[in-house]
Amino acid sequence: MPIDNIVLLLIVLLGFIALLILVNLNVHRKAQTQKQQLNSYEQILNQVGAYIYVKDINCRYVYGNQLTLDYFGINQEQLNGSTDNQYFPEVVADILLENDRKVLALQQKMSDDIMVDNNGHHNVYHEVKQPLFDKKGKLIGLIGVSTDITEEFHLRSKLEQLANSDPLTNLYNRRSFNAFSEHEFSRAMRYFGSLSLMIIDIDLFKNVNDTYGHLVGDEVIKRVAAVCDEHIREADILARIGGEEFAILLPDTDIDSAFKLAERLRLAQQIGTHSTMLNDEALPGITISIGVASIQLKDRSFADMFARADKALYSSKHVGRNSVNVA
Ligand SMILES: Nc1nc2c(ncn2[C@@H]2O[C@H](COP(=O)(O)OP(=O)(O)OP(=O)(O)O)[C@@H](O)[C@H]2O)c(=O)[nH]1
Repeated sequence: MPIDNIVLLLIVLLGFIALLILVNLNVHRKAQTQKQQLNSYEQILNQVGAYIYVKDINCRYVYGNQLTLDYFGINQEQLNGSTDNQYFPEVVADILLENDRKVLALQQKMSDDIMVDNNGHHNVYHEVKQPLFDKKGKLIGLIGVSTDITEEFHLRSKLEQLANSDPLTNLYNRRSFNAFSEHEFSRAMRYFGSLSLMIIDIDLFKNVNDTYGHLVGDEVIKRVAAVCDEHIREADILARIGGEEFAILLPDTDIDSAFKLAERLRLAQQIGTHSTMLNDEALPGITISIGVASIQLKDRSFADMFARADKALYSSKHVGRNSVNVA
């Protein structure tokens, strides 16, 4: 072979080798960049203040960010292939599994608040789960994000309680009484059940305030509430619906039984008790007037029943107070 050809062949060969090295270098660099990117994604996921995890289509863990791993007290390898049964009490694990299955079956995002009692700790978590697909659109599992909402949950419950109760007596307020009443009214109408209502008003309460002052007046209101509370059943709903006005909703109670209870309450309120709030000073005696009504087939809403009880209360006041009337 002429020398020129050999040189040419060598040059081509060297060029080819250089090209190979270049391609290889590029592939390596690309892989490195991808790895670096993945690492930084993982770092980001580890810094998010939420539990982030991925499960396969059999609801087994395949990934958990650092917070998840710390919560379970394991490492990534130990997490792989495990299920919630290993980390949560059975009741909680069952709920989590049910939610996983829903997400996979419906291929839809869902969220839920989960209460977890673990080793004496009561926590509430808000979890959002959504199906995970590969590039071809095939379902491969799910991704979940859980956040600890224990504080918000307690705050929300407290606010709800405040919105629904009367601060002086701790009884239900008018708003929640109405909600309960509408519900019980519909139930009684649907099942032809009995339902009664009494409205209670303290007699000449203005005199109590004017004579003894508002503080004593408040104590009297609290005592009336306590006496009522002592006489009712668990299913009955007692509320303070106005300044010196109370209401009791009596499910499954006919008008005769309601009247008898009202009479017992009227007599009980006459017996003076002592308030610990006022260093055992005797509170002034009071009397109450009561209007009683029961559900009737012609009633269109709870308001009709309430109007009858109110009318009966008016009659009780009209006949000289300290009495019970039915309408
Ligand atoms: N201490 C106190 N008084 C209240 C409260 N809410 C309303 N009242 C008072 O309750 C009194 C109600 O008076 P009235 O509506 O005239 O009725 P009454 O004096 O009870 O007379 P009758 O209902 O006709 O027997 C008013 O003086 C109100 O200021 C409260 O939360 N605390």
